[in-house]
Amino acid sequence: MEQWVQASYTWIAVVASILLGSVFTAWSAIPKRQAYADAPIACVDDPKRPSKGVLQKARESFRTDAIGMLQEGYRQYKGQPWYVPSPLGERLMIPSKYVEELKNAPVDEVDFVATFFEMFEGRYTTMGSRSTLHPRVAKHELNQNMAMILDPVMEEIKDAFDVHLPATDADWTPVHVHDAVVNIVARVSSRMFGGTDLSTNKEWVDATINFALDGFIGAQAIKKYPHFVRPLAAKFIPALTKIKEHHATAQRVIVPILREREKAAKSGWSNSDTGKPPADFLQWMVDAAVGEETEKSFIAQIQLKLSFAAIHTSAAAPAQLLYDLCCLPQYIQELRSEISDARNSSSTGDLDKRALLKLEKLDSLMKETQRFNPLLLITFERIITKNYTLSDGFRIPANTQIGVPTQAISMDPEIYPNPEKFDPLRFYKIKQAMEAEGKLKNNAAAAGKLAFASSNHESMAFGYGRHACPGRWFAGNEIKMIMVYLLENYDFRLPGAKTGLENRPPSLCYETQYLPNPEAVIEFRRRKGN
Ligand code: HEM
Repeated sequence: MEQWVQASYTWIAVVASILLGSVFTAWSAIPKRQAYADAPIACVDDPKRPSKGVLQKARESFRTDAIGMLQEGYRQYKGQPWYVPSPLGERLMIPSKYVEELKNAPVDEVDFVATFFEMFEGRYTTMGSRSTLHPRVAKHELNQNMAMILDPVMEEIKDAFDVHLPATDADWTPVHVHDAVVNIVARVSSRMFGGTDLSTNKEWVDATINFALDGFIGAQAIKKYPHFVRPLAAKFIPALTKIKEHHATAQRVIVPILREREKAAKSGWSNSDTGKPPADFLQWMVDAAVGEETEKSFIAQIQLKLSFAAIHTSAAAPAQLLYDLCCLPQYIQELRSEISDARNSSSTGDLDKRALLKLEKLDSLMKETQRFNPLLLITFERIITKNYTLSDGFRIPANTQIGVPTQAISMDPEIYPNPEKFDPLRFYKIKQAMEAEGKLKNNAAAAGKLAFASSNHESMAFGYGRHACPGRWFAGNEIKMIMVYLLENYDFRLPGAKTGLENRPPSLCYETQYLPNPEAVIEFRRRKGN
């Protein structure tokens, strides 16, 4: 009897939560009341006083057509602040003059982490962190040690390709390219994070991949509930339960490595192969940690969170590049020749940091592919936490979400002539022309601005200011090395050997995220003798 009563209670709880869930799903679709700055709202009937129904429709359209709405708003209101409707309420798009002012504002007034918590429902998914340990280490140690980590990264690329892209030279092998690249990048990034201890540990590598996927799925699921129901609803969302398992894996894998390293450090690293501390992110974090950051369990969870920032972001690029190159195969030989010249210029034939810089055509293609397919349509996203007045008197009310319409800017004909034309050598040609005119003499900044990893007003795919992606130079090198390996060792094509950009697998737009097509198949064949 007691058991029966208990079972009934369980069922009542489940049914009640489903009913509450669906009622509140509709309710939570209504954004909170918002205070507005003096700026027009794009994509509605009246930019100052839109009718309720039209505004609500525009907010919903943002889920699947953010790209069109942001381009329309930018075209109409470029150079001034304007709002784009979104399911969370209207987001304020700001012009470059305000970006310059806001980039140095106090972090508690112009909050970067809050946007992340909001986008990925950090309270439930654990995505995002206010710790500055990993950005600090990425900004300093990762960049300072770049030359040293490229050899192990290249070694890992070779091993990872053998496992995840085992094509033969006899037949074309069809591969779901996005999956393969995510797995390869997860291994390669893990090598930089913690050496072969992490990159060869399948449990860890899988946890880093799935942590991000479950975070994304969990965030979308929990967003359907109003705030007060979320703590209860979270218990019934499988993706959120899995996130706990990924954290447990991180603790299980990383804490023992840190203990071993602590012992080794005490003995002056006398038993290690090199007699020195390992040159990897984990060790740099141990060395840079202060106060509570020194806890091993803290470092383990930060390492997992860093994998979220590093893996799916970087994996998007080779997938998008492969889609473009399959459509425009006439560029493949040109890139192979450039790689061969760069190898010849290096004394060892290896592509070290200096030789990678010589791959200017590849860098140009990477930037052009990113211009058309950036991972995020809006960057420099921040939440203004207090009423904020800019130097020209423009007032932004507290709780406003601001951002820069990065993708729309990248299609501005005044910045990028003929912007709709995909030109793989666009940035290479600009650089060549500037060089010929002597404009690059003693002007490293001008050349740097054209590089894939640069962050400036015209190119903000990596954000801007104090929170601009500190991993972007590593990402640039990693993506280049993966592309070099692919170009040297494989032939690739779309099924049926179709070419032309009209056959390109389309990216998927989900609100501000612009993701490489996850279903597309590319056929690979090992090049003879490789
Ligand atoms: C192509 C690959 C990547 C893209 C497109 C990308 C993009 C971004 C963007 C848009 C931001 C926010 C910047 C802002 O709002 O101003 C960011 C922040 C960040 N990224 Fe990346 N990222 C990539 C790869 C990486 C890698 C490989 C790492 C680590 C090794 C990394 C670590 C970080 C960290 C730690 C932050 C937060 C910075 C802070 O809190 O100040 N990212 N990234």
